[in-house]
Amino acid sequence: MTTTVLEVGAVDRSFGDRQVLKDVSFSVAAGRLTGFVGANGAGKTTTMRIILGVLAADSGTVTWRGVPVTRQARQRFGYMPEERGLYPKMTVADQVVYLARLHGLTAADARRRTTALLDRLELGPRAGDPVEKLSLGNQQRVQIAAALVHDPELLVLDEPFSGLDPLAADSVVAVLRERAAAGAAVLFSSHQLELVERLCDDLVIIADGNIRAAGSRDELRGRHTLPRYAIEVDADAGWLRDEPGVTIVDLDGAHAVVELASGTDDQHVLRAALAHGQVRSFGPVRPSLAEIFREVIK
Ligand SMILES: Nc1ncnc2c1ncn2[C@@H]1O[C@H](COP(=O)(O)OP(=O)(O)OP(=O)(O)O)[C@@H](O)[C@H]1O
Repeated sequence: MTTTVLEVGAVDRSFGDRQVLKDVSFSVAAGRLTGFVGANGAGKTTTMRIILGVLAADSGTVTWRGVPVTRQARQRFGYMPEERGLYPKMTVADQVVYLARLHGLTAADARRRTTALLDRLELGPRAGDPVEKLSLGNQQRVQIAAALVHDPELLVLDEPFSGLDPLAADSVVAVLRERAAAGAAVLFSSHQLELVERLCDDLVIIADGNIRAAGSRDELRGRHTLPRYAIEVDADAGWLRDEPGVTIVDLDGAHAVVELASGTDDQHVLRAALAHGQVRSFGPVRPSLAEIFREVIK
C-alpha cells in the first residue's frame, strides 16, 4: 500500500512560443524512491523547479498531501538544484548549518544534524575546509547534505549522481534509501539508467515534455516484457529451430534466447529441452530499464 504525497497534475509550461511541458501528470509516494528519467532537454529540471515553486506553471496543479503546495509545506521540502550554489569560501560545516537554519532549525539542532550527516556522507574530515578546496565530487556531496539536513518529507534532487565516482554514488544511494525507509518521498533525476534501475522503486519517463510512462519499476517491467526466454543447456541448442511456436532471437551453442508465440506453453519448451539433455537454466528475460526507455520514448 503506497501513499501518494506529491501530485503533479496536467502541468503546462512554455518559454516564449516553445511549449516544454505538455500536460505533465505523475505522482510521488512517501517511503519510495522515484526516478525521473528523460533525455537532455526533456523537461525534468523545469518540472522540478515548478514543484519547488522556483518557476510557475502556465496551467495545472502541484499538490502536497492533497492541497496546493504552500510556503509552509515547502519548508519541509529539500531541493538539490541543477545549478549547484555553494558559497566557495565558507567551510563545509558552516555552509550546511547555515542552510539548515534557513529551514528553521535551531542552532544546536543544525550543528548536530550537520555533523551526523557529514559523517554519514564521509565528509566528516573535511567539515572545517572551505568548500572551494574540495573536489567537485565532494562539493556535490555537500550539496546533497544541504538538501537533506532539515530532514525533509520530500526530497527533489536534480542529477544527484552526476560527477560522483561509483563509491561516492553508493554512499549517496545508501543515505537516500535510509530517508525513504524513514518515510520521506524522494524524486531524483538521472541519466544513469543502470543506477536508476538499481535504486528506484518507481519511475517516471519523460520525453519532449510528455510523460511517456510512469509506475512502479516492476509494473513497468511487466508491462514491457516481451514473451522472451533465455535457455542454457549442456549441448547444442539447435533443435530449438524445429520447436513449434518458438522463434530464435539469439543462438550461441548451448545458450539461446527465444520468443514464444502466444499460446505456446513455456513448460512445454522446458520439457522439450529436458528431453534433449541437461537444462542449466530456463526463464523469462526481463527487459532492462534502458530497453524500456528506448521503447517508450520512440
Ligand atoms: N529559462 C528558460 N528559457 C527558455 N528555455 C528554457 C528555459 N529553461 C529551460 N528551457 C528549455 O526547456 C526545455 C526543457 O529543459 P529542462 O532543463 O527542463 O530539461 P532537462 O530534462 O532537465 O534536461 P537536462 O537533462 O539537459 O538538464 C529545453 O529545451 C530548454 O532549453
